[in-house]
Amino acid sequence: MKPFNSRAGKTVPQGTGYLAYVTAPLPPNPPVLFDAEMIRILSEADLALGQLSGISSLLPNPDLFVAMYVKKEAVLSSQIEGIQCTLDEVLQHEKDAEGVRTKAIGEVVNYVNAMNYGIKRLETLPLSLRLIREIHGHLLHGVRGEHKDPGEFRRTQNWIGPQGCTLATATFVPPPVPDMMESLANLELFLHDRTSMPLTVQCALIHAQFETIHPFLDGNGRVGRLMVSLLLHERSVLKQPLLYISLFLKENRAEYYDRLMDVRRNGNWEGWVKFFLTGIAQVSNEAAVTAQRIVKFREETMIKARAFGKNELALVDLLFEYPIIDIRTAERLLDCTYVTASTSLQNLAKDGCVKEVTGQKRNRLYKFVGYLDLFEPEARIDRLDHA
Ligand SMILES: Nc1ncnc2c1ncn2[C@@H]1O[C@H](COP(=O)(O)OP(=O)(O)OP(=O)(O)O)[C@@H](O)[C@H]1O
Repeated sequence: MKPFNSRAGKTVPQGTGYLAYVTAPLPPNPPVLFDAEMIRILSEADLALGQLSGISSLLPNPDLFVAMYVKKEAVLSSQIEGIQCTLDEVLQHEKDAEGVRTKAIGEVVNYVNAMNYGIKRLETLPLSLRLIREIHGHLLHGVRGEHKDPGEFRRTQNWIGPQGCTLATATFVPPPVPDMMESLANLELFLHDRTSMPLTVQCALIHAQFETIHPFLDGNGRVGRLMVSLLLHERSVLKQPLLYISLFLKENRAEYYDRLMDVRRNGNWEGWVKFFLTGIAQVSNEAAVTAQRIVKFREETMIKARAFGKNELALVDLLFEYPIIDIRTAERLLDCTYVTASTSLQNLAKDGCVKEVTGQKRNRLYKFVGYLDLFEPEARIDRLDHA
């Protein structure tokens, strides 16, 4: 048995010749050190989260913003794991319920469903092991990993590392099942702790510990990221799941993994917490900027649409809900004739509000380009530079 350091866990040799990791309980002992740098990053993260929370009340449709962000986060989460799927594909899938649902899109849709399920469930159940298992069940339902015990903690040893590696050559071997159950019980107690530390720091510790325990056979990353949003929601810091941590973790994947390993090997919680809080500050700031732009974009688009008439104005409202739309759907939702729906969409297209994307005469499809662009990180950075 080799303790790395008093607040790190230890590796324990297993009968079949490999070393598995056993976690140290949360909160860390000695406690997380709040030096000057930590205090600065913590206050930046808290300030950014507060601004994001405040601005959500100004959004024309916070629910939609949330939906778009959850989708975007889901797409990125899937991309972390190497599944490519764009936001357009997800929206396209939603538009056409009969459409072919590829596996990648299925995973994204499941992620959105799991998030919505979790938020609803928090009305009656605290964030707990039971809720985590339920969310996992939704996440893996009918997609890749569906045979890997959705909704159930693992009953066998797992390991993390490059594809094809074995228990002996793995980068990291999470706790054996009995130790895993003990670590989970401690994690659950810590989830309910409302007094020992700032919530954002608690989120950082919980995410890292959850990834280290790795209690599921698949989907641990996605569940671990969802837990952050759900905890912020449960504690009323951010009522809508507007936080968008996946982008940061994706862009800094090597450092993300290194920091987790540094906690496991050396008990360096401070390095991890600072990294995580930097991410919270960055993604909250970006989301707040996006929210401001949506408010402004909506005002500008309404002015353009009003110049055409009341149908176009109603259509713009609809487009915030259905950013990819065909004429039949517009006809049905606006409760007007096919010709009126078609003319209104063409008018908006003339003004550049929407863009026809098929290039066909029939089954035309219009995209609310200006709005969708606001969710693209590249476009956002570009506009920030020129703002
Ligand atoms: N080399 C590594 N070092 C440290 N942590 C790792 C490493 N590889 C994976 N992890 C952790 O395990 C998670 C992935 O676990 P798993 O494959 O069960 O989850 P997932 O949701 O299917 O994947 P992903 O997080 O990639 O979307 C990562 O998000 C990360 O937290």
